[in-house]
Amino acid sequence: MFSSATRTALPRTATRAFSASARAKAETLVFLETKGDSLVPSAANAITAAKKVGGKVTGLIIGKDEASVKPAVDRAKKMGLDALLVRTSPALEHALAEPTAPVFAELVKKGGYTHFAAGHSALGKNLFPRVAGLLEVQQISDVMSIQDENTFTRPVYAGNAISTVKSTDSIKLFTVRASTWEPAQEGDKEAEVDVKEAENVGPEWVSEELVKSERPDLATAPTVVSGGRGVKSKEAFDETIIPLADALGAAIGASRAAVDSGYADNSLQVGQTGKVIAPNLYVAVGISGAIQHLAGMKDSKTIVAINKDADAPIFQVADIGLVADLFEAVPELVKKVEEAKK
Ligand SMILES: Cc1cc2nc3c(=O)[nH]c(=O)nc-3n(C[C@H](O)[C@H](O)[C@H](O)COP(=O)(O)OP(=O)(O)OC[C@H]3O[C@@H](n4cnc5c(N)ncnc54)[C@H](O)[C@@H]3O)c2cc1C
Repeated sequence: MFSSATRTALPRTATRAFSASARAKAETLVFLETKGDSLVPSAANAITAAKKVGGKVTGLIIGKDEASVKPAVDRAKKMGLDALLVRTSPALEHALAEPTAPVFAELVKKGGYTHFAAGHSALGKNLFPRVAGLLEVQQISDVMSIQDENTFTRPVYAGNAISTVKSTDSIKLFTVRASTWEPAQEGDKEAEVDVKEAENVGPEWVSEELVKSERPDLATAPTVVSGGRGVKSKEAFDETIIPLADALGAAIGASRAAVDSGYADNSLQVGQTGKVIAPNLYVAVGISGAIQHLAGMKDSKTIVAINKDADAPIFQVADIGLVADLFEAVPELVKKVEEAKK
């Protein structure tokens, strides 16, 4: 259960230190997501948020067996954690929510943790509500700052207001918005690692079909090029957005209209119902700048917009705006970027 108050202004990353007594009580378990055998970049941001709670912080990595997550464990144990749990089972290989949620709920209960954190990724969003259900607590999503061990801030109304949430649950279960937390760095101190076979594993994994990409991860890439409905077709998306992303070494994003029209995969959607990102450079091509899209990218450091309509709302948030036909401007831009690299 929690009570909440809504306000509009908030520092993006909380810096206040909590009292020593608060620090002594809390024990936070933080789920560290992996991809293949490595930590996903946002795991480092989740560690920083977990440390902000105060008290002891224990990392949690899951995998098929110890060998399959060794690089992730070797890295995580140097990231300032007090301890690191590794739980293995063939059924946990893909972190499918159904087998994983009961394992997590049991670990949290048996370990006596007061807080359980994870990144607000597709996996965190799928997994944590189920763990919250099993623990009969209310999840706090997309946490941007932590004021004390019970009080969290999170965006509401598509990021137009910030809600301050005070939880009275015995276990605080929360996911964190990666872009508002600095990533934890590796140091000399190594956390003690406790490797065991997972208990209480639910249904088994059968198979998956994944979109394969060598591109930077959209959620954490420093540069993102996004295409909208103005691109007009999948072929045109592939011929304009992809070359520009290639030239800039960028991740690819898309508006919901572009995703719904089949120009891009839905894993690339940026916005209120897609990914919320804050890259150093966001290039919006043929995107009008609807409020739901802005909710996903307005915190980007530099926003460049290319749109043929000078009144498009995207220009209200853009640092650099180009009123032009994208089919002329983008190929020219690609050429100039390639030339500049020579
Ligand atoms: C509950 C809800 C959730 C939503 N969640 C999201 C979300 O997560 N993400 C999201 O993006 N949207 C979301 N939407 C949809 C959102 O409201 C808009 O419909 C959508 O963002 C519009 O996408 P767009 O800008 O690509 O398309 P449009 O609004 O159609 O804009 C296309 C733009 O392309 C420009 N253009 C056309 N041709 C050219 C050309 N040749 N050269 C240059 N420019 C050109 C036009 O001037 C126009 O500005 C949501 C809506 C709802 C109701």
